Amino acid sequence: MKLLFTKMQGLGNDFVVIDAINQPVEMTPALAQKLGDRRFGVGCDQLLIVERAQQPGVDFRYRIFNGDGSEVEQCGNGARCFVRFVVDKQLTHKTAIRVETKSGIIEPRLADDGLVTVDMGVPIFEPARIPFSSESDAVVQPLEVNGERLAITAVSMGNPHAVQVVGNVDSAPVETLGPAIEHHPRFPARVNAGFMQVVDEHSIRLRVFERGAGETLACGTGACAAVVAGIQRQLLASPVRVATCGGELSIAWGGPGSPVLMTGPAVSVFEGSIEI
Ligand SMILES: N[C@H](CCC[C@H](N)C(=O)O)C(=O)O
Repeated sequence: MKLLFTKMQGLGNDFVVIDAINQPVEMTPALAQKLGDRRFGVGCDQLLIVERAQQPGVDFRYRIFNGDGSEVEQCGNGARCFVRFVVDKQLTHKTAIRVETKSGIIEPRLADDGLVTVDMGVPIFEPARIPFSSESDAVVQPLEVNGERLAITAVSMGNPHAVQVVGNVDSAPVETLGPAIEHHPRFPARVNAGFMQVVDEHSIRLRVFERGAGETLACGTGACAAVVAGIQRQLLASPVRVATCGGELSIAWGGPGSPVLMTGPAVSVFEGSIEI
């Protein structure tokens, strides 16, 4: 079968986007891994699958697979590309849509300047819901990694994040600490590892070693998690500019119980097809 796809990117976090409404395709972890392979497939950090909504009051269903084939709950940069895709493909005439994901409903909105704002929902701090094995719900918690005692903030944006503050993201040991944090036994579903440098109370630099994908040029949910962690640690004040390796996101959050709003670009790179 010939599968049509669109290659997209949000700040260099790259995606293979597939319309599974108008194509008879059932995504599986094995197929996702094959398509995500940068040598033997198309290559991407994540695959985004566009499906019909399964519940009333929602426009689409959005499934997300990491390049390693794991299906996950949420993807921030992907959410911006999702709305760009369904508008460009005329799958909707709306520019503000409600999208069902594994972790709940998100609301991306395409603006006239091409930027996309997404209501990413309310962050979750309860350890059991992250999930993170901890007797405490303190904002900063110790995590023993490779003989080091790190100070992390565990938070879920629908997907799990462990955020730490570093002096300089350029010299942060992302390549070594990232995988060790991702697979830490206290994160039973694995975790995305964020390394945040505070520039001032409205500006950070961020690198993220993503669960199931490795370090990416940008991570939207990681940016949301870092800003939330920084505000909870009283290091940041909303809104916050997040400088990633791939470009800048703007994140706003009104505090516990409020949704996180993320704004940034979404770009279509090329159309393609592949035999599956
Ligand atoms: N690797 C993430 C999914 C993609 C998140 C990221 N690409 C974003 O923009 O939020 C996870 O396993 O939870």
